[in-house]
Amino acid sequence: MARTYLKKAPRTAQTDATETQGIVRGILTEIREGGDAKAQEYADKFDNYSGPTLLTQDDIDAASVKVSQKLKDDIQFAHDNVRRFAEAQKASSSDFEMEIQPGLIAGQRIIPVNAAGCYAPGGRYSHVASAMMTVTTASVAGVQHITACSPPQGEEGVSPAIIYAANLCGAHKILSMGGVQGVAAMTYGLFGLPKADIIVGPGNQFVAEAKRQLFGQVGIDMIAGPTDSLILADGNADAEIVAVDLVSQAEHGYNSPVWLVTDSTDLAQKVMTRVPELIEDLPGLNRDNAFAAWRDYAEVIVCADREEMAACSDEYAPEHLTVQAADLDWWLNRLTCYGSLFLGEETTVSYGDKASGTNHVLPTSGSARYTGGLSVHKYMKTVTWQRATRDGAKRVAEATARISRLEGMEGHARAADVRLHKYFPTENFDLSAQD
Ligand SMILES: NC(=O)C1=CN([C@@H]2O[C@H](COP(=O)(O)OP(=O)(O)OC[C@H]3O[C@@H](n4cnc5c(N)ncnc54)[C@H](O)[C@@H]3O)[C@@H](O)[C@H]2O)C=CC1
Ligand SMILES: O=C(O)[C@@H](O)CS(=O)(=O)O
Ligand SMILES: [Zn+2]
Repeated sequence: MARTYLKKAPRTAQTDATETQGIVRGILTEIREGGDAKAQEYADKFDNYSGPTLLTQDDIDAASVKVSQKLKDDIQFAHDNVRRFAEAQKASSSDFEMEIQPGLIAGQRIIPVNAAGCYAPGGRYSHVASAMMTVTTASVAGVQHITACSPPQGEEGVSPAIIYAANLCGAHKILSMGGVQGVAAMTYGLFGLPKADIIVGPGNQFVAEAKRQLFGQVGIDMIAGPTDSLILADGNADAEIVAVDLVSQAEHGYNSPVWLVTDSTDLAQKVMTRVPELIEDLPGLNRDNAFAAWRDYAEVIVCADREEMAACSDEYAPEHLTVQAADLDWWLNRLTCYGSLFLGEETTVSYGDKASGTNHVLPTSGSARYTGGLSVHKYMKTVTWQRATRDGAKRVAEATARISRLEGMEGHARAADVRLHKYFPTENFDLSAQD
């Protein structure tokens, strides 16, 4: 059976991409030339902020006072979970050395980058959890210079809870600046910051595009733009919970796609009836975001069976993937493209977003085809080293000389020749590529 679209989206993540690219290119060029003053000008233009860019200890202390103890406890709880998961990830890969051939020793070292720039979004909501997700993983990775950066909320500056969380999780500097100008400031080393080796963190289409354009000059974790979510549900799923979960992620923004993939037309219709009612019941900004996201980006797809559902999901490669269907182990083994997977009704994307410990900075717009989400590994370089005894490298030198000559790379060949002649002056070697 062909897939049936009960609801097809008129817009996708690619809509307006060209316009966004042009806007971001222009801002980056101006800031590269105009430095601190130009970045500050954009902060003023987009976020109505002309206050101090780098927070002092007094600013951090003042923010801490504004955060309730109840919220501090929850931030600590979530931070502990994210940290413990990140520590286990770090332990899952390690340095090693081995004797590849007798006398030829090679090894791997895993070295953290020196400076990371961690973006926590703040345009529509105060993304406290993003500060935790990015700064905690950088800290566990062992990054020496961690800058947290978030947009100011007008002249009030960065949300106190974001400042509190970034500081708790290990940020060394906190930059009150958002969007392209925030990413540029960390990349170019403006305001006295160390130039970032990697920029991580989620953001809207402008932030994601700035990271994409700067990649190469600076490392990036991935494209983590507007949130997207897909739910795989069979006929036994609870339509109310499916609908609530779809709406929970559509509230991110007007351009946050949510997709339902099911083998039950009955479930699909119940969910499609319920979602608009749930959206209507949200508070103002959330309602406007979810309303537009559902109207313009959402899709409801009916498939023949679970195999077709899984294939459909892998094509979409969603950032968040939820399964509310029988036989969760089958889905776990079958699905291959997602940022983070939520198995069963008992868990939900919101848990991962805020507090369960897996990272919420995840690949969007199909980039889960080739990458996972933020982890300590994104900050860590897997590098190699080698050393050899003279005898241990003898065979390697001969092979190197001949392969190099076959390739036409005489200079490479001579680096091997010179060693063979120095270390084994009495021996004759056939170092030509021909028989
Ligand atoms: N993929 C992931 O892991 C996650 C993604 N997100 C996404 O992050 C995003 C957050 O977006 P926002 O609330 O907007 O906060 P944001 O911090 O990403 O963006 C705010 C900034 O956008 C810039 N901006 C606004 N309008 C602009 C324009 N016309 N031209 C150039 N720059 C402009 C301003 O400089 C402002 O500081 C959402 O799309 C959400 O879905 C959030 C959390 C996780
Ligand atoms: O894209 C995401 O991971 C977001 O859903 C995370 S949060 O809800 O903004 O914390
Ligand atoms: Zn979310």
